[in-house]
Amino acid sequence: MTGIGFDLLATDGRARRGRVTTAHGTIETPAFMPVGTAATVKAMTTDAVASTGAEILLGNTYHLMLRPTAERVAQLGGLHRFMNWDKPILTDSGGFQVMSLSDLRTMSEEGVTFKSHLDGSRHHLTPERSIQIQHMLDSNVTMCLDECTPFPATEAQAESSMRLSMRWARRSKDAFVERPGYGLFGIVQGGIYPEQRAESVAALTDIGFDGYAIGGLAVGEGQETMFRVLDFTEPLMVKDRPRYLMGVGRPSDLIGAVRRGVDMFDCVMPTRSGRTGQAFVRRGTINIRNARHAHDERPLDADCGCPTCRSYGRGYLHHLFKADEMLGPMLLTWHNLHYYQDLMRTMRQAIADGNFEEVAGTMEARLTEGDV
Ligand SMILES: CNc1nc2cc(C(=O)NN)ccc2[nH]1
Repeated sequence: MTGIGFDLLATDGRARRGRVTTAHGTIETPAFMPVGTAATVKAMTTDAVASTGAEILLGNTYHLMLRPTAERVAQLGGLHRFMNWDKPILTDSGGFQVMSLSDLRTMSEEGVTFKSHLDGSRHHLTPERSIQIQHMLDSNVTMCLDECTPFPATEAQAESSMRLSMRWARRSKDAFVERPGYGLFGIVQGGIYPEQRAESVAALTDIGFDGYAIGGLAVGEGQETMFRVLDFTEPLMVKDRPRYLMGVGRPSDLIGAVRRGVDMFDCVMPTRSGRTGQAFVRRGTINIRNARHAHDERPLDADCGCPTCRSYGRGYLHHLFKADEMLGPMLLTWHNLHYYQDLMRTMRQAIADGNFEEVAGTMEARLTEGDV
C-alpha cells in the first residue's frame, strides 16, 4: 500500500460507509477525530480516548511547532510514542491556527510570518516547512498548508485566496515524502462560491492526493450555507478517496454532512464545551451548571453507556462544576467523546443497513426535543 488506503464499503444515497487504512491501523468511516491539540486530548488519557471508540486523533502543527517543537517530538520518538497513542494521527498544517491564534501575521506568496501567542517569538511557516514538521511528528495524515478563506469574503477575495492555496497545495505535494501507510490530503477552498469551489476541486484532483478535505467552512456562515456549499461541492469530488470536513461540528452538523457524503470530521466542541459543563445528549444539550440539575440523580443520558452515565448522577456532576473540581471536566469530556463516537457508529451501521435516512431523521428529531 503506498499512501493511505481507502475502501468504499457501502453507500445509502450520498452517505458513505468506508474504511481508511494507515500504517498505524484502520479507521471506520464516517469517523469523528477528537482534537489533541498540544499532544493531549485535554482532560483525557489516551486509554480513555481509545475506550470511547475513537480510532484517530488530530494534532495541531501550530501548537506543537511552538511547544515543545517538532524537533523535540521527533527526538522523543514521534507523536505516537510521545503521547502514547498507537493508532492513526492526522495533523493539521498550522494555517488555520496561525490565522486564529497568533499575532502580527504577514502573508506572502512564500508563506506566513507570525508571532507566537505564547511568547511573541517570530516564526515562519511555508508549505515546505509545514510538511516537514508534520513528517517529523510522524503524522499518518498530513494536511497541505493553505489559507482558510475568511467569512464573509467577496467572490474575488475567495478566488484569489483559493488560487494561493492551490499553488501551496502543489508545493506541499512536492515537499511530501511518500511512505506506505502515510498520506497527504489536499484542502478544497473557494468560500461559498460554486465556480471557485469547482476550480479548487479540479485543481486538487489534478495534482492528486490521498484524500480531500473541505476547508473554509464552519467559519460563521451557518449550517444552512455550509450544507448548501456541500451540496454543490461534494458531487464534484472523486468517490474513491476520503472526504474530510474540517472543524465540524455539532451532532446536527455531523448528521447533515454524513448525509451529504462526508467521511471524516474533527471538532473541539465535545472536548471544549465538555470542560465548560456542556453535555451533548440524544435529546439536545445539558448545561450541568444550571441549578435545575442540583438535586437530579438521573444520569446525563439514560441511553448512554459511558463511564460517566453508568456511575454518576447530574446532581454530582453539577456539584463538581460548582466546586471547580477537575473531575467535572474529565467526566463531561469523557461522556461527550463517547456520545460522539456512538453517533458515528450508529450512522455507520445505518448506511451499511440501507436505512440511513430513517435513522438520521429520528436522531435529528430527538435532538430538537429539548427539556433534557
Ligand atoms: C471550527 N471551524 C473550522 N473551520 C476550519 C477550516 C479549516 C481550513 O479551511 N483549513 N485549511 C481548518 C480548521 C477549521 N475549523
